[in-house]
Amino acid sequence: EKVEITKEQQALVKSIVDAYNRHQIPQDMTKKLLQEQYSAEENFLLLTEMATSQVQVLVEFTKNIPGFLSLDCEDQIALLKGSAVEAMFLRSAQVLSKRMPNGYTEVLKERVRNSGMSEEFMTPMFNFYKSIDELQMVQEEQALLTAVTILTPDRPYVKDYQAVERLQETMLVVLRKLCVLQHPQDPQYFARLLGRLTELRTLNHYHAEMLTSWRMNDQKFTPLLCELWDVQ
Ligand SMILES: CC(C)c1onc(-c2c(Cl)cccc2Cl)c1COc1ccc(-c2ccc3[nH]c(C(=O)O)cc3c2)cc1
Repeated sequence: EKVEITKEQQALVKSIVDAYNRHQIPQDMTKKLLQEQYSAEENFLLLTEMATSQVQVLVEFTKNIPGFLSLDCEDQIALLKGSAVEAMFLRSAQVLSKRMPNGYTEVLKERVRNSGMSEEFMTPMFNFYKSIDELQMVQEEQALLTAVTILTPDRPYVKDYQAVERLQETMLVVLRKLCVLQHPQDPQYFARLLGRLTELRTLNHYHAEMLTSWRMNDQKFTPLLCELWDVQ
């Protein structure tokens, strides 16, 4: 059938993509990623700083998702806490799959590989990065998929499930249309995108296990990450 994006859906996409592009990690942070010397401790510290900066970027992006700020305040927090790791996987995946200049991608990968994370987490993580790379998403798809992830209603402690589900549904309807228009030769593309969301859930589980092992080794996090992940 003829797929049409309405005027209001176009406005929705524009506001989400603008927010997505406006909120980037500060340049000095990414410069540090390239310059600091290599050691497991230094790499872990850098990744902790990157994650902390990324959470702040994520909060700003989320506040620009139409309808998010009209949700119950406690539900807003529950959605951010429940989706942060998945959203950061998506963002770091999109960064890693871009052919960044000056070997940025390789540096980030190397630091993740040598930061004291266990192999059992590394393998699924880099498989995910590869599967995102293969999708070659356009920025509209990246931004909408991140919004869909944040607006997942079945996160712990969400009270008004329906309100979140309605918002997520609005995003999914637009995302599906975009996929049909963007990839006419691949009718399965939208389904493959949603399949990534399932893969993200399993990564959440691996990440929780990694957090536990880090806590055992008395690894230090920032106050923001401690609050986000209920550690220390
Ligand atoms: C606390 C640290 C060690 C940590 O724990 N889990 C993860 C962890 C790991 Cl590995 C993997 C996935 C998720 C988490 Cl949440 C991390 C490190 O998290 C990140 C590392 C890097 C980035 C990152 C790197 C480069 C970037 N460029 C841009 C940009 O906008 O240009 C954004 C961006 C983000 C985001 C999260």
